[in-house]
Amino acid sequence: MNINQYLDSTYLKTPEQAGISNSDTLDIVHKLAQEAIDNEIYAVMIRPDYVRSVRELLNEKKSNVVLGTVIGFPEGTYDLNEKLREAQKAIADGADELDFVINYEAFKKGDIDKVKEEVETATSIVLREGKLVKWIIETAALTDDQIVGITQLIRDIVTKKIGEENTSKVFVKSSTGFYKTENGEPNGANEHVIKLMLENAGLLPVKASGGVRTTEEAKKMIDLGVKRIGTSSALAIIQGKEISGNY
Ligand SMILES: O=C[C@H](O)COP(=O)(O)O
Repeated sequence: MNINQYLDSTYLKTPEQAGISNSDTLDIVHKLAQEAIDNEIYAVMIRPDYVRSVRELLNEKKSNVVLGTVIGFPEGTYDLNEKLREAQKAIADGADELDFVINYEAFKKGDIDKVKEEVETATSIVLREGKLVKWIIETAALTDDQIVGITQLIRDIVTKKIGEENTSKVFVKSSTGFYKTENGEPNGANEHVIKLMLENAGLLPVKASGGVRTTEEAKKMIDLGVKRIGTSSALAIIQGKEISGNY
């Protein structure tokens, strides 16, 4: 298995979160893109503010590394219009793939219509632009029943409203990697939640993200059946080194 081609190599901290300047952040995302080029990593995943500049770099290098970004990140509670504005700008700036944080708080409150509306509308718009969409469900914020329910909701909207021919272009993704659990428990992809997602996603591909740091963990996710892994430890994973913490 060529593990590199499963990886979305990710850097999603704001300059404030990292305690560094904007230009240092730009250097980090450029370095991430260059590493992806050098190692034939499938995609780089960065914040919307840096898409235009990284697109220019990838074009300059004539690279076909895929460029992804995040929408409504990390809380997912922005209203739909705000998410759409952010998505349209990211597409105009050159993003190939958009990872939306679903409004999982609305789902938990039972405001299912709101969630259905954003999934149907945003997915249709992104697909019409010829791009790929992933819905981050934030598994650590959900019970098992909620993971099943929200995965099935995305599956049903895509298969019944958007069309089965599009199922390969709409992923269900586990985590932002930024959710803080009250007791400090792991907050990302683990075997249990990924299995729940795979069992309920139907034809939709699953992306495991959040806390995947080692080659062994990445291989385990691929063996379970995920089609993509989002990780801020891509280089360590492909080099077989173990590291902890973010990139
Ligand atoms: O979308 C991907 C995640 O932010 C990656 O999380 P991570 O930093 O735990 O690898």
